[in-house]
Amino acid sequence: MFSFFKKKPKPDTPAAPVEPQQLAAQAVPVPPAAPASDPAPVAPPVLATPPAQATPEAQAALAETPEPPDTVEIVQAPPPSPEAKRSWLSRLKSGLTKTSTNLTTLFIGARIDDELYEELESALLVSDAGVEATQWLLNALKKKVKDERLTEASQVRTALRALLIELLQPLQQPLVLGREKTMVMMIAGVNGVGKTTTIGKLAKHLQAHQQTVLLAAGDTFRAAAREQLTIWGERNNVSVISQESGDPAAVAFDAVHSAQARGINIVMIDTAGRLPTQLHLMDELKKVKRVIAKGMATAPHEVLLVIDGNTGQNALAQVKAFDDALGLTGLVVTKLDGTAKGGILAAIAKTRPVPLYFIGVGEQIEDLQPFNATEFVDALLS
Ligand SMILES: Nc1nc2c(ncn2[C@@H]2O[C@H](COP(=O)(O)OP(=O)(O)OP(=O)(O)O)[C@@H](O)[C@H]2O)c(=O)[nH]1
Repeated sequence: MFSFFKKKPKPDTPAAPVEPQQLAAQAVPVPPAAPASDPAPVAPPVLATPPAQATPEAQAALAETPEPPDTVEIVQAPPPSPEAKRSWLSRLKSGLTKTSTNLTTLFIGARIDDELYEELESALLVSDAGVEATQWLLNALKKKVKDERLTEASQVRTALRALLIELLQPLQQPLVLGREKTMVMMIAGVNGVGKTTTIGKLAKHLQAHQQTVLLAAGDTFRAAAREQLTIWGERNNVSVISQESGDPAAVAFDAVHSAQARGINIVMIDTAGRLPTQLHLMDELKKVKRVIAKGMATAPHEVLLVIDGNTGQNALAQVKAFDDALGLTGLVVTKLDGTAKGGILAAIAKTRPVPLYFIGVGEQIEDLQPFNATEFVDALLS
């Protein structure tokens, strides 16, 4: 789900004469929001530096009566229509069929014994849930079966559902919009995972939430990637900043400046695909991030990694490597349709729980939706 960052009015204070210098000092922007997990973060007080020409009296007044802190709240975007929701759930369910088949058939007519646990262990490992998450799930499930004296396989399946939701819930975080006048998002990932397509789909979703968008074709290696983004931008009336065989950091810098000058809400910066083992290319990505910060000190506000859901356990290595290099703020997992390796989400949740903002189950715009742990688990075990 998208959420929006809204400033609440400051508490009423007695009206006092306000010096022009004080007005200038109040106009300091509020720092960026706390991580999106915080339901209603409170921004720390803004300590404003008085302008050089302030009188000593005014400076003293400012020091003695600090501004009450601005408070902020996170407001959820309106939910989709029931029809759109139903349609997404059915696409999610059919997209996850290959992963879910192994997990669900083992419960049919089964008895609760070692064989059931062994089959479940294999199914989880085959789905690429990884050893750590699999062991955690099995141990917690055995304990639950014992504690709650479960006797039917269907009850074990319900218990597994609850544990999977518990495991995946920390990944469910909203992408909070409106924290800054211009919010900068950098998008990275290995080749062909769906970065450019995801940017296109996200831009469309964001436009639907009344956000203005600018795209930066930071994939300066692949002309086709630039063209893909440009065509997408033309079709949807979104400007695209691009340079032929230029420096990706320069493209990003230009885009950040241009967006600020034009009052654009969101800038999305595409980057060329690269493997975490290509150290010089990982260094280039770090440079892009540094240069973005030169264009806007608080940016990038989001650093997203796009992962191909078919990659299985290797996706976990990608999350770790890109997180270590860039400090990821969020993930997008694409191509969960047709993969038998959807268990990778459990592995990510157990070992590197970076917020999973969106999942993709197809090539259409509506096939990319916010991640919801309960919906995902229900689709998996249905
Ligand atoms: N089935 C399926 N295909 C997808 C999904 N997301 C993206 N794709 C397809 O994946 C292919 C690669 O997507 P791109 O967006 O070009 O990938 P990229 O990461 O930008 O590629 P590079 O620029 O080469 O690194 C395209 O054919 C997309 O349509 C998804 O969720 N499901």
